[in-house]
Amino acid sequence: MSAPELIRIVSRDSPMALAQVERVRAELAVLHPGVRTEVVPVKTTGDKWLGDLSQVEGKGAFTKEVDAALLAGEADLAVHCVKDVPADRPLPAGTVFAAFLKRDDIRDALVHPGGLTLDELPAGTRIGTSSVRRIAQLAATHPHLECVPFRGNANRRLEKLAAGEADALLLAVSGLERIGRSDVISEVLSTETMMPPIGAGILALQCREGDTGLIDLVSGLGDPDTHREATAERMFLHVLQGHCNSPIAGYARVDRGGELSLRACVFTADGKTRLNAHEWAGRLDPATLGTSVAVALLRQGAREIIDGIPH
Ligand SMILES: NCc1[nH]cc(CCC(=O)O)c1CC(=O)O
Repeated sequence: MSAPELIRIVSRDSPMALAQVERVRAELAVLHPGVRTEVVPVKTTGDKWLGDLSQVEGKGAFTKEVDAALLAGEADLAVHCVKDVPADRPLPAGTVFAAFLKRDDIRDALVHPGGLTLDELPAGTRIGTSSVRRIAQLAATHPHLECVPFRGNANRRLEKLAAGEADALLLAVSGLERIGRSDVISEVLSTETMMPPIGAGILALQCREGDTGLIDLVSGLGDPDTHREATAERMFLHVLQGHCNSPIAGYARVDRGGELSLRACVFTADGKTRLNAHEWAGRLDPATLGTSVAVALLRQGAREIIDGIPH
C-alpha cells in the first residue's frame, strides 16, 4: 500500500485528548510535511457515564468507541493514553500499535487551591479521586485524609474542585500539562509517594493492521525507549490479570546506560498490604521482564489480593 495523503485521526473529544491529537499532528507535520490530517472526535462510554466505572460493561470505557471508529474505517489512526488501553487482553482484533510517542512525566500531582503539600493537608481534607490506585496509596500513608468519588475529564474535575465538591485533587502531571493547566499544581508527588499507573504519560498510535503504508509512515514518531517501557509494563498487567477495582501501580525505566528495569506493586483496597517487586531486564526482552515481575508478585500472593477485592 502506498503512503496516504490524508490521515483521519480519531480520539476522545476531551480537551486533553484533543491536545494529544494536536501533538501527533505537529510531529507528523515535521516528519511528513506533505500529509494532511483531519480530526474525528468521538465520545466514549467513560466520558458519558460519570458513575462507578466498574459498573460499565467490560473494560475499555475510554477506548471502545475510538476502536470501533478505526475498525469501521471512519478514521485511520487512533490516539490513546496507554494508561486507558486495557492490557489484560490483546488489542481489538485487526488493530496494532504503530508507535509509542516519547514519554511525558509519569508522576501524579496534588492540586490544592491553598497551595498546601500532601503532608500539610489537615485531617478530613476531601481528596477528589475515584482511582483505586490513588485511594489505596493515600489510605496507607495519609489515613487522616478522606477520598471522595470524582469523575469526569480533567477540566471538569478542576471545575468541580473550584465549586467546592472536594478540597484537593490528584491528577497526572502529564495530563495537566497537556491541557495547559500545570499552574494549578501545588506539589508533584514522587513515584515513591504515589506510584504511577501502568502506561502513565505514554501516548500510543493505533492503526488497522492491514494499513502497512500508514503504519510505516507513523512509526517514525515512535520512541524506542518508550516502546520498551510500554511493552514491559503492559505485559506485566497482562500476566497479572487485574480488574478495574484492583489497585496496581508500576513503571518501567530505561536508565542512562540503556538498562531496562520494572518496578511494580499490588495493594489491598485499604493499602494496608503492599506487595513490591523490582527487577532489571538484563538479558530478558521487555515482555519477558514484564512477565517475570508479574510472576514475582503472584509468588507473593498477588492473585489472592486481587481476587479478594469485589468487582
Ligand atoms: N483516566 C484519565 C486519564 N488518562 C490518562 C491520564 C493522564 C495522562 C497520561 O497518563 O497519559 C488521565 C488523567 C489523570 O489520571 O489525571
